[in-house]
Amino acid sequence: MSKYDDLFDDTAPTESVFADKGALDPLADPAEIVAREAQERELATILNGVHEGYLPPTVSIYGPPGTGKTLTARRVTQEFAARHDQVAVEYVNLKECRTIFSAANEICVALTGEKKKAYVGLDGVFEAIWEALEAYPAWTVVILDEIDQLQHDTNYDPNDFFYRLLRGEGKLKREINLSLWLLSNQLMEVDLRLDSRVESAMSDEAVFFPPYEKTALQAVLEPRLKQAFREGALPEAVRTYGIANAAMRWGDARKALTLFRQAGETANEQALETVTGECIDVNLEHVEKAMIVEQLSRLPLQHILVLRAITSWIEDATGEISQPVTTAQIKQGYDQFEIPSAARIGDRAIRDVLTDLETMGLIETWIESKGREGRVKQIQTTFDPTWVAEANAARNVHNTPDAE
Ligand SMILES: Nc1ncnc2c1ncn2[C@@H]1O[C@H](COP(=O)(O)OP(=O)(O)OP(=O)(O)O)[C@@H](O)[C@H]1O
Repeated sequence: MSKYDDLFDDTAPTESVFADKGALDPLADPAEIVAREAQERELATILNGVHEGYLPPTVSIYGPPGTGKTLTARRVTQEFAARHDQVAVEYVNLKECRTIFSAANEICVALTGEKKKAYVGLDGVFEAIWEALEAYPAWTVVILDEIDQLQHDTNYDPNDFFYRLLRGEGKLKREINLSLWLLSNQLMEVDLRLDSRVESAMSDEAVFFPPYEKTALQAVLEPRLKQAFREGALPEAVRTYGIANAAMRWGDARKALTLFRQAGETANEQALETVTGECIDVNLEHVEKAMIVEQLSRLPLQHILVLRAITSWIEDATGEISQPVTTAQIKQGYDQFEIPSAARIGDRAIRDVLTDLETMGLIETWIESKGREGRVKQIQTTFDPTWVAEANAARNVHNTPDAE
């Protein structure tokens, strides 16, 4: 027997609690969308505008992560397009786009299947977009997922990008009807800092996806849990306990699915016949950590540098990271990094990054009265500060330069 026979025997599932673990994959599309009737209705009403010759130029779709925005927007538009020849839909994820050029290029890829080279410039990319759209039906919905990524372009000027998409010459000349559905995973409608000439070309149509409360999360998860676990392997009390916790902490279907997958894996590792409340407990923290580290590792460089500056103060007595910190301490921490001076950002940009991080829910801030020093802003991470270093390490391994 080779060592691999032993290895594979050792790691083969014997008494697994799972029947079909794949059912817990958050990337797998569920057969049915549940608990989002109100949002499905709002989106369907918007789409039905084509019968009256109108689709809003923009629709803002927002809400925290894992609340079904992508799934619902895609499914409803696809189902509508399948029933109406005059409507087409394309989906574009801007997750990896660090510049306006690469965002336009992603749209180009969705429409033409080809990426444009950098030398053609934004003009060349838009020309290709209009040319492609000419062959599309009368109405095209383009879903732009993770639109908030555009804010992270250091030379941020999305005005030109949106102006072209909404009012672009090529578009007007060819009489192309485009409806941009802008998806962002923030609690508030994303502020793209657009100027008034672009703002006026956008519509104020907005659909909000709130975090799932317990009953909604239960409706989303139950069919998946039933399929995923062997009969009796996930007792009802444990299932309810896990769902209640996931709803209270996150309201996020993706995290909840991951929680149950990991809880099942813990049960298998411990050779348990059923998933227990303890399996849920140990994984609540794991899931939280994995998700935050993943989110941090995808942040732009300056955001991670500012987070490193926030967490660079160490308590003498314990050797632990000392929080909260002040803006002055963050600046001091930031100044100690060995980065080329051209890549450094100033006080004002650091403050902007702090506002961004607060909007993303990664830090919290408050004002404290400090006697003679007056009122001083206090800042701390909303998660275990040691995760920043881990995310930074992961970032250095995974980060590849933006392909343009
Ligand atoms: N209402 C729902 N019905 C069935 N499954 C759902 C529902 N909501 C979420 N899910 C499951 O959770 C996964 C994550 O949802 P989705 O990607 O739509 O969230 P999102 O709000 O777009 O998140 P993000 O903002 O992070 O992109 C889906 O692929 C699906 O498996």
